[in-house]
This record gives sequence, structure tokens and C-alpha cells, in this order.
Amino acid sequence: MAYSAKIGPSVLSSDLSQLGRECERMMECGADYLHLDVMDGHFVPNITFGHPMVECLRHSIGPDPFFDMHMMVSRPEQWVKPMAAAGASQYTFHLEATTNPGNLIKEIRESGMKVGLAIKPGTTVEELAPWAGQIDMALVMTVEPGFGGQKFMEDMMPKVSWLRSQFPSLDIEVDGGVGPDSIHRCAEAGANMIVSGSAVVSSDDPRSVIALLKNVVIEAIQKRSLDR
Ligand SMILES: O=C(CO)[C@H](O)[C@H](O)COP(=O)(O)O
Ligand SMILES: [Fe+2]
Repeated sequence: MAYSAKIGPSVLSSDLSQLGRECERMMECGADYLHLDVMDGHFVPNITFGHPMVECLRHSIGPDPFFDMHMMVSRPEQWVKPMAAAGASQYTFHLEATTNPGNLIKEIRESGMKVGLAIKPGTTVEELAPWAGQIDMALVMTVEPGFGGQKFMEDMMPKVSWLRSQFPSLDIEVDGGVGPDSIHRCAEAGANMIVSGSAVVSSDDPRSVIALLKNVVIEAIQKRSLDR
């Protein structure tokens, strides 16, 4: 079992005029990585930021924090090199956004980034499976991508369970509506990379929320290894 519990706050719901400071605040509160949501107004009905912002964040908060770029964009091929140059650590693209996932995976690796592959709620996990051996992380969306603060879709959990059963050492991320109320379901299903936006960022005590989420996942991983 090669995977470990990691919590990656999404700063989508934070004060975007203070994004660098918000990223630092999340790292100071115990975040393992930062999940940065890129939206192009085409793949999803919302716009956030692109590689120029990532470059500024990298300069401002230093070389260490791991940037997981959640690329909710229509032509993910277009931004691989700019994102790598800007300092992105992992490029997580949507399966629905490309006709040639294999080539894109290769390009991302050649650019020096890790590879994440995301599926929207309407996409089956069987469609992702052929690529699972070539990626670092699978992202199972637990809301329709586009906005923070939506309700967690519990009916996505069978996808996570199936992936965990088929790919025991793959990093599996969940994203959307994840917080203290839904983390148990995610952890039991086998997710180990947890994106949490509003539940962490809007909390009066983000450190405690991050610690709670992480402990639940650590306990589920320990239980899973004892059951084997
Ligand atoms: O990709 C996303 C939305 O498309 C965000 O990462 C996600 O929604 C996180 O925010 P919250 O935890 O508030 O749902
Ligand atoms: Fe996201």
C-alpha cells in the first residue's frame, strides 16, 4: 500500500484578492498540498485564473508547496508547457476534455509534472480505467465542476471503491463538497487525497478541520491494511 493521506485545500472560495496569503495560510495550517482550480468559462460555466497567476504564486510562496492544477478547461493540451514553466507540480486534466489522453499524459510527463486524470459525475470509472496504469492520480469529482460550496454527491463513492479495489496503490482524489460531514464516506471508499474548499477555507479554525480530515483518512488506511 504505497499511498498516504494528504489534504489539499482548494482556495477557490477564499479571498481571491489575497490568494498568495491564503495559500500560505493553508500551508501553515497543515495542508499537504494546494489544489488550484483553473476554469476557462467554456469547459465549465465559470472563470478563475491561468498560468500567470500560478507563476506569481510560485514566486510568492516558494518552491516547496505541491501545486495540483485542476484543469477545468476545454483544450488541456494548450496549457501543459505554460503551466510547467509557471511551477505547477501536477497537471490534472479532465478525460471529457480530450480525444487523446495517451498523448496528453506523455506530454505532461515530458514537461516534468505529475499526471492527474479527472472524471465528472456523469463519466464512468470504466472509461478512466484504461489510463490508470499511466497516471499518478485519479480524481473522482463529487460535484459538477464549476463552483465551490456545492453539495457532496455520495453516489460517486462506488467509483472510488471500485478504483481502490482495482488499483490498490493509486492516489485517488475526491473533490467537491468534502468536509467533516462527508469525509468518512470518502475515506471508507478508499480516497487518500482529499480536496476541501469551503469547509476548510471558511472555517474559523482551518487547522482543526484539516487535522480532522487527515485523521479520518489515516484511520481508514490503517484499517484497510489490517483487513488485508
Ligand atoms: O473543482 C472544484 C469545483 O469545480 C473545487 O475544487 C471544489 O468545488 C472545492 O470546493 P468545495 O469543497 O467548496 O466544494
Ligand atoms: Fe477542483
